[in-house]
Amino acid sequence: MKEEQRSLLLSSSSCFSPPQGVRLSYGTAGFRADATLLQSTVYRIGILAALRALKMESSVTGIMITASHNKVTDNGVKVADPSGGMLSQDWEPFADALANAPTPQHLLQLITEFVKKEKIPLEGVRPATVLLGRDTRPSGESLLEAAKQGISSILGVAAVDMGIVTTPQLHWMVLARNKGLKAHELDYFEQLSSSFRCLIDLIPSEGRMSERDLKLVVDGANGVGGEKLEVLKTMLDNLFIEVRNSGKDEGVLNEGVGADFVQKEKVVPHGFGSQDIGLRCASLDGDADRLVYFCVPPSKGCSNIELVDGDKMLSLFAIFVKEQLHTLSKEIGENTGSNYQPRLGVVQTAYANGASTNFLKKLQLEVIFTPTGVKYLHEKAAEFDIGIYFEANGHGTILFSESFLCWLEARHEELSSASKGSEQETAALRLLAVSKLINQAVGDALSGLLLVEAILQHMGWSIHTWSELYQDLPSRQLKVKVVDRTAVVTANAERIVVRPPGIQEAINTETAKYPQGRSFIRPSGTEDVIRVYAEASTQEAADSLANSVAILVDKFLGSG
Ligand SMILES: CC(=O)N[C@H]1[C@@H](OP(=O)(O)O)O[C@H](CO)[C@@H](O)[C@@H]1O
Ligand SMILES: [Mg+2]
Repeated sequence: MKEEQRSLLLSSSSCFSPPQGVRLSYGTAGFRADATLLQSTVYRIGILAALRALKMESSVTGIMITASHNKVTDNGVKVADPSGGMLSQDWEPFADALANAPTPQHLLQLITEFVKKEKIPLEGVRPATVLLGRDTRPSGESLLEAAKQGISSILGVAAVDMGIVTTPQLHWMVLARNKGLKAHELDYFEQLSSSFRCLIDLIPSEGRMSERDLKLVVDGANGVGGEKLEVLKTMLDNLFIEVRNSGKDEGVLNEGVGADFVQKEKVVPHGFGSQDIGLRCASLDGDADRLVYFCVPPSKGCSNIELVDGDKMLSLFAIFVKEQLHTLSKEIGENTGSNYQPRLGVVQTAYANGASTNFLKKLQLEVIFTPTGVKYLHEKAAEFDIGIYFEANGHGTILFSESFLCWLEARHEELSSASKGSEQETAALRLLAVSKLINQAVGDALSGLLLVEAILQHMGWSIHTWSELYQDLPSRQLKVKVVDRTAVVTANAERIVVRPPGIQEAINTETAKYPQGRSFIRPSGTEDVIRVYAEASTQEAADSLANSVAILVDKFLGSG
């Protein structure tokens, strides 16, 4: 490393001391903490994102400053890889080491060794760019400045501020830039609205819905997603969106609102109630990468909801995609079509409701399980021609492989010259539109919402018809604070515990007492707790199983 680069790093890092007595970890979805602790971490992640951009041939990476559904005083930082996905997992230990380096000298040494090991071309050999985005948190502005300082302390790397954006917009922009495509916010909105229009135009005319059914009320979590949806909705025909909790009024980010609140508490978010009985409603999280739907049923008292979660979105998408693939494979007259059988797979975690897994298996879909965290689900989904993944909490997307899209484009060309307007050609067009509508970089509440809306209109389904695809098993989630959560080691996509010894057997004994019982525990990657999940045939049984397992956690691990 040249002297100029060394002294630049030493001088800039001396302005950012790490917080005393705190150990930071990259975790399930980047660093998250009280915003006041993060200046030095974000500065250092600026360095990391710059190095990552230099290392890769597609030389644009991204940094998103957000703490998603956490409280407004928290903040966080995550890196978008050149693929638009999450930071490659083999760089996470470097991120941890950087964040915790005690002095500028330690930091410089770490960087020098890493650059050598990874053979990163420094000194402006290759141009590189880091795109920066932040959510609406007040602490975002100064943290963004810290990230810029980190990026500009690596010679030859430029920082480009994309302003206040959703997490998925930032990831989308990174991917688009690396593909040489237009990557501004307006391009994102245009791609979403035009592919939505395309799907609507392809709906058979008998399936059209009434005006009332085209209304959707969205809870924006008082965050960035609400703001963006206000813009996007003006570009849409055939869908009437009312945004509440858009962040313009009094409400506080994520406080009694948002997808995480709605999914965990199963009650209406602030601003919703009896006036919404019978309407289709949806909720975004604080950085708009999660989405859940719900409706307010007439009978149960107006704070209760009927929740339509990530598992049901996965099921809806799977049904639609499968139907299009089926149509596409049908023979046309003399034309025997193509022998190519694309592989469609779905990816879930242990939190997926057992009823959803059964439903998907009945559809004869290949269902794969991974540990919690979209980085794991995304990786698995990318192994299919079409891979659909969702966490139960509403984070997911559909990935189309490059080779499948090439085949589909070619097949569409063929069909449009041989049998234009045939159901096969229409199915190919629909799949192409879905691949443009649904974010190929990460789970995206806004693009997911438009796909749900397009499919419901296509099927002519109400939210109830959708919700009744299967009946969720009652479930309960609890958190237990323990002395050391790393003492819990899991296996088999977190569905069993291998350490401490004996606890899995004890969980099995409890679970066996309940019809359709299932329970597991795992250490959270974003909070200092052990999470307990239980499901069973009734709510009382699920609650009781979760409580018994929480007591076991306490017994085996000691309360913290
Ligand atoms: C049960 C649950 O909802 N876990 C969430 C939560 O992770 P934990 O590792 O469980 O804290 O935050 C992650 C990041 O947003 C998200 O991917 C995940 O699904
Ligand atoms: Mg989020």
